[in-house]
Amino acid sequence: MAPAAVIVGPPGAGKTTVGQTLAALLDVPFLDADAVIEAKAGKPIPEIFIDDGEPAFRAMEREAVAGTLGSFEGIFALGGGAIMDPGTRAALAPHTVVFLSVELPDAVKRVGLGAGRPLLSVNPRATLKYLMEQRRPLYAEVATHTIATDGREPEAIAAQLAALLAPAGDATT
Ligand SMILES: Nc1ncnc2c1ncn2[C@@H]1O[C@H](COP(=O)(O)OP(=O)(O)O)[C@@H](O)[C@H]1O
Ligand SMILES: O=C(O)C1=C[C@@H](OP(=O)(O)O)[C@@H](O)[C@H](O)C1
Ligand SMILES: [Mg+2]
Repeated sequence: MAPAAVIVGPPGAGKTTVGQTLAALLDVPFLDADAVIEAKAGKPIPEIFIDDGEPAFRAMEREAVAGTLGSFEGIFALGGGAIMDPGTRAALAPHTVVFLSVELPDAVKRVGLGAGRPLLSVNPRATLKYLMEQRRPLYAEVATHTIATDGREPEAIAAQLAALLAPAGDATT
């Protein structure tokens, strides 16, 4: 068993939004690593950061991703920082991994003041710029497909992805 696709990219790339739309188009389940972590911890991501700290969150994230990769068939969206973990990057190697890329101006607009994203709660623009520069090579390293999302609607991105993922010969003429 393996996910139909794993979606990676920085905060604001639209992983959660596009992933949900894509799953609906393909009529498969959708799972978000952040939701898996929240369900296990019994509290929202910001509270995990406050109560337990980022290292504890990253440990939960590593476990949630590893567990889900081996048992879930559907569209699986990761949190933006999941690919920082070398074990997670190695675990992604056999999978179809879509990097939703976004440049800083669109990412900043989409993330706003960082509500619900504890890493961006102070100075979201500068933090996002730093995180994106640091992580971009790692998204590219794990990706089997890269799709630019700037200036595009989530529905159009999901439709492009659905066509990309459809097995050859699936298209009706
Ligand atoms: N292609 C897009 N164009 C405009 N807004 C978008 C797009 N993708 C996502 N958004 C919006 O940006 C915000 C962040 O999207 P989200 O899916 O949570 O991103 P991620 O999971 O990658 O951090 C949401 O408010 C969402 O509605
Ligand atoms: O970039 C990050 O390190 C994080 C991104 C978030 O997910 P999104 O990328 O879906 O916002 C969430 O996992 C957490 O707040 C940490
Ligand atoms: Mg998300």
